[in-house]
Amino acid sequence: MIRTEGLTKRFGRITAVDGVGLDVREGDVFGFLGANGSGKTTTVRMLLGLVLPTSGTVEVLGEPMPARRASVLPQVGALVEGPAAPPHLSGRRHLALLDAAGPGSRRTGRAGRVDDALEQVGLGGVDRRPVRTYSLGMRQRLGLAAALMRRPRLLVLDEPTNGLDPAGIQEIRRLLLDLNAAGTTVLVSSHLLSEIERTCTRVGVLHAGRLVLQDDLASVCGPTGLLVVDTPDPHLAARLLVGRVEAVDGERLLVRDQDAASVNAALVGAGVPVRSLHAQRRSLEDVVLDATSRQAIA
Ligand SMILES: Nc1ncnc2c1ncn2[C@@H]1O[C@H](COP(=O)(O)OP(=O)(O)OP(=O)(O)O)[C@@H](O)[C@H]1O
Repeated sequence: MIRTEGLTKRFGRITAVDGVGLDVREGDVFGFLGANGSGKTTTVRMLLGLVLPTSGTVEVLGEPMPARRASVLPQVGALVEGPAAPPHLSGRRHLALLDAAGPGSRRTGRAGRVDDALEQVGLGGVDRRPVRTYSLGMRQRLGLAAALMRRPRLLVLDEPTNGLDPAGIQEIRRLLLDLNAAGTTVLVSSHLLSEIERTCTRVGVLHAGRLVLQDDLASVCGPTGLLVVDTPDPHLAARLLVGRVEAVDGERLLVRDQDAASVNAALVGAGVPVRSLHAQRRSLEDVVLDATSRQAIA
């Protein structure tokens, strides 16, 4: 759905994006991670043809960008920092005007499209108020509603949870997962690791303009080969598992073994109560820290 090769953007002496090779596949919820200033927004703007690359190529929905902007953009819903909705208009009016201005615009069904989009982002009840009375979170949702108006095949969202409270973040997360389940591919940029970890199927990590990691979340956050055992009798457990215990932290043991069933049977058989036992997985935070301290990949 999105492919870039050697994508580079320089602003004078600053290299904001440096040789990036993104590969977002159909059906992905692709998390585009990076610290502030790492180049996420500049990359997203190049994907949408809003900024011209210094070098490299961009393909969106199989078409070269920005050359095929006119046919590609109507199939893409985008939320990037940029001109906000006019403050004196209501959210509903703003969306209706956007719908009317879009390519191939039809009056038929417009009110329904606007209603659906407002409802989807949880703005159904407040849409007649002028945008100047909206909170930052409501403006963010309105931007998202605008991105959803054309029922896009691909959603490109730059920091969509900025300014949202925890309940708002959860709503957006559910909405993205629902849209994805219904067939929409999503690229979402964020500096929030926990958000990406909960929502995404694949991740790309930018560090100082370079893509230092791009992989399936399930494979990068795979098992470490250790089991985490929670027991009220860690000392007896440690004696029984001698030679395999990596660490004891209070009532939790880290055990070098991959066979949870046999470890459980050994402990319970010797009279050690086991509260829980699971395979330890790498956290996305560990993965990102690791990747940013290594060489860039593409
Ligand atoms: N128009 C511009 N002119 C000059 N420098 C720019 C311009 N746009 C971005 N930059 C620089 O490029 C680098 C990457 O910025 P970018 O906004 O793409 O990062 P980001 O990862 O989206 O950060 P944030 O999360 O803070 O938006 C930064 O050093 C920024 O100062």
